Amino acid sequence: MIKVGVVGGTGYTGVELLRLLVLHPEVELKVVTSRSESGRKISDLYPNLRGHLDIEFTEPDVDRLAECDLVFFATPNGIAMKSVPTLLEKGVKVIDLAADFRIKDADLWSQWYGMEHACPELLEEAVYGLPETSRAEIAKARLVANPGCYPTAVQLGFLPLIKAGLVDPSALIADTKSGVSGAGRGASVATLLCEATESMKAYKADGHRHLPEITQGLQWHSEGKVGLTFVPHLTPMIRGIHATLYANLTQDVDDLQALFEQAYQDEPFVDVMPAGSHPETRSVKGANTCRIAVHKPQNGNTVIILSVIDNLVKGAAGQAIQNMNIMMGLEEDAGLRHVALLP
Ligand SMILES: NC(=O)C1=CN([C@@H]2O[C@H](COP(=O)(O)OP(=O)(O)OC[C@H]3O[C@@H](n4cnc5c(N)ncnc54)[C@H](OP(=O)(O)O)[C@@H]3O)[C@@H](O)[C@H]2O)C=CC1
Ligand SMILES: CC(=O)N[C@@H](CCC(=O)OP(=O)(O)O)C(=O)O
Repeated sequence: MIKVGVVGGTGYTGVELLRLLVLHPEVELKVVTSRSESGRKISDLYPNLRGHLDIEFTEPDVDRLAECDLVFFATPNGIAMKSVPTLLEKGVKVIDLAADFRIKDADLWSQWYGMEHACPELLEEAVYGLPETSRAEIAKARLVANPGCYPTAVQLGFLPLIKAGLVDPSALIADTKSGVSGAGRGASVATLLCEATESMKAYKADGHRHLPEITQGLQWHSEGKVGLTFVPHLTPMIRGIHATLYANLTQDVDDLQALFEQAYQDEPFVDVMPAGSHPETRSVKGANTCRIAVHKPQNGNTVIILSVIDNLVKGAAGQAIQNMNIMMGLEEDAGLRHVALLP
């Protein structure tokens, strides 16, 4: 059994990790931290875990975490980087669900995240944990940067076209919608029921911190320079990301559907739907799946890709467990064989 720690076990991605990990056949949860709930039985705060997890939250103490084989950080940005060097020195593998190790350029990271990086020397070693592009590197990694939720949906949608060099990479558009759990469990006016329901709004249209992450990831696979317009929206649902992606073809393509089907034919967690489909966020709710559909309206030059994920699963905790499975040499889908909840 692999001894696992979760830092930030009270947050939405933290408790999603717990929900999935308690049923993982190869995992023993050793340490789950929370500063605010330290000493409290986890299943008292989250009764869905009653009968599955019998330990208490503890303070985030590096020496205790060092008793684990692998530690997940489900904490705000800028927290993992303070403890990662010590944990790696002690032989512990780390998966950070936050953004501390996602951007390779430390100055660019500081510009978007508003703080100095605590261990820029680890940025090169850290592997960006999108299994569909980096499985071999993840398998050898000590430190994995789990991708952001929007970046997962957007990159998985654009990548087959970018890799094949079929679209103009300088004029990509990602129009994305997120459920409110994307903002985390912390109290804020914007996520109050009365503020977030029966209404919808764009935010950070002039620059969201996922823009450099998505651009970096697409650029790794593009010959030409990537230019992306990225507009996130907050929508009145709890879970889900819906990305509507636009790209302009630079050449005639016989069969875009076949291109996408071939690109993902061996991927356990990417489902290319039949031509003409419109994937719904509820079709991936609770599941580690990205569902994609491709459209070419009026047989014109513009390709539209529709890409949906559950922000807490393929966009965070599920993808993190997929990365753990790869890092630890387990079946990639161990503990992740969930079918989405309907309705
Ligand atoms: N929500 C989502 O859909 C997604 C989130 N992410 C990223 O995952 C991370 C966690 O997100 P989310 O679960 O939504 O966040 P939450 O705000 O819901 O939870 C944050 C957790 O971190 C703990 N924490 C806060 N500050 C510290 C600290 N200084 N030291 C140790 N623990 C701390 C909190 O517990 P306590 O204060 O009790 O210690 C809490 O358990 C974030 O970086 C987020 O950007 C990534 C993809 C999707
Ligand atoms: C709806 C909402 O507020 N979503 C969050 C993004 C989700 C997230 O947690 O960001 P990381 O992937 O970088 O960790 C936001 O826009 O800030």
